[in-house]
Amino acid sequence: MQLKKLFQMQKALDSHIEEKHQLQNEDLFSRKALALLVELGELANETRCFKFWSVKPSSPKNVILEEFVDGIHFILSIGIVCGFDARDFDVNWHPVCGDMTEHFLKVYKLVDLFQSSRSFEDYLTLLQSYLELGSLLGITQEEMEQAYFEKNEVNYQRQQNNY
Ligand SMILES: O=c1ccn([C@H]2C[C@H](O)[C@@H](COP(=O)(O)O)O2)c(=O)[nH]1
Repeated sequence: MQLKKLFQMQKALDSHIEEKHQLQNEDLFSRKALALLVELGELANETRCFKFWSVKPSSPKNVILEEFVDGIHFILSIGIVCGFDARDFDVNWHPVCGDMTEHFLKVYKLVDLFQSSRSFEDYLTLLQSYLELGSLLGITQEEMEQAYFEKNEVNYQRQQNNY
């Protein structure tokens, strides 16, 4: 994972958004943590993994990818708020298999743990588990990065268009 590059891109986007909305002096941690939880819900909804009452399939891969990288945006953004982007680190994650619903619940729990502790260790565990969720959704590391680059660009365009 090209974490350094992704953090740089995220930092530039966040600064752009904060300047535009005059939020340079605001503490955005809680709002970004809630935004991440909301994105997780949107992603789960698109997979439909928990909808035992429905026979409709998951949304197509491009939709899943876009929702997934919205979450990556907020995880990176929260890491920047905490100053973790200045650290030299890598995430040790491997493709996993298992139950998707259980994995979503695990990530929700890790967001909650991290937002209370704000510790680097809990941040790493959250990031690792989120990337593993991506692998469970059939997303490769290259696809994650490519989709992140594309959505990052879209986020600039949205700001330009008074989204
Ligand atoms: O400070 C911010 C605020 C928003 N976003 C991005 C992350 C998601 O890709 C997108 C979420 O937008 P909605 O579609 O949920 O409105 O905005 C950031 O990267 N940084």
